[in-house]
Amino acid sequence: MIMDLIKERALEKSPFCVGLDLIMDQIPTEITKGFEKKSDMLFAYAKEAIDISREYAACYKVQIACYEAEGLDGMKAYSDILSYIRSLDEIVIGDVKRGDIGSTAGLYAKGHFTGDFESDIVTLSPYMGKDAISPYFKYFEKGKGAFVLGKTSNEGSLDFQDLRIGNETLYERVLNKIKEWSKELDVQSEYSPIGAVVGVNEAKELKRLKETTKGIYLLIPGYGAQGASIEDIRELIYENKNGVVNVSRGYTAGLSDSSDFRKELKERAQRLSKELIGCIK
Ligand SMILES: O=C(O)c1cc(=O)[nH]c(=O)n1[C@@H]1O[C@H](COP(=O)(O)O)[C@@H](O)[C@H]1O
Repeated sequence: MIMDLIKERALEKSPFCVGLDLIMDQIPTEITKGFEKKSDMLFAYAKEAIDISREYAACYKVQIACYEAEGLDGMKAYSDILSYIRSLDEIVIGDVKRGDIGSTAGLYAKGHFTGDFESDIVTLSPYMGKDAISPYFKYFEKGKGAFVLGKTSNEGSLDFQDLRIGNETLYERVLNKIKEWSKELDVQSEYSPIGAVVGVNEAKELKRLKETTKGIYLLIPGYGAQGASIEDIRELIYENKNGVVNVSRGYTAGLSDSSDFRKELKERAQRLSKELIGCIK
């Protein structure tokens, strides 16, 4: 199953999930000067970032917002980037953060697990409950998966996710629901295809979080630009080796405009994977 495959790649290479949040005005001129269309510039930059990080990364996460913001041209790049990653037999997460009533959730599932925008895993919001998530289940039988937002990395995660319901917080309720839904799937592997997004930035009780997330495979955001600490991430996943760590801006933003950007990407990928491998090994 897909989460076991990510775990395998994380142990083999490192738990670095390369975040492809590519912004037009951050693309080095060295690349943009060679193309006229935005879609070609975005794809060419993504290809460099992918090719350079392949030997170090467990998987890739492509943030749809960056491409949606550029209209049809951007969405062409989104589609090309997903298929390029899949053609390399690497794992790609479509960071689409969907969550809607059953009938439309089914269409989102079709839209992001088949066709032009096919990815291996999508990110989902649990706010609308089980019928916003269950339409994705039939694709899980075909090897797809989802990371459901549990505890997010932003400050606003305190607004709702930390609210107490009896003796648990709302995000703990979500994490426990993920375990419940996972039991309903006929999972033959170590990890269910339903994973969780869990950040450590605003998480105060790491020991408790580690206990609640035991048995769930995690996508951990917030390292790099958002300041999550490596010690906290290590505390969360060292024992169970159950997570990958996304770094987006810390890998692709703010590079040189000259051809030096390739050297910088390589150095960043090497450094990040070295730092992150210490979280599981
Ligand atoms: O789902 C995510 O990936 C995500 C969850 C979360 O809690 N916080 C978070 O920053 N992210 C994503 O991580 C990316 C930002 O990563 P950095 O640039 O490394 O901070 C964006 O694509 C966010 O949508």
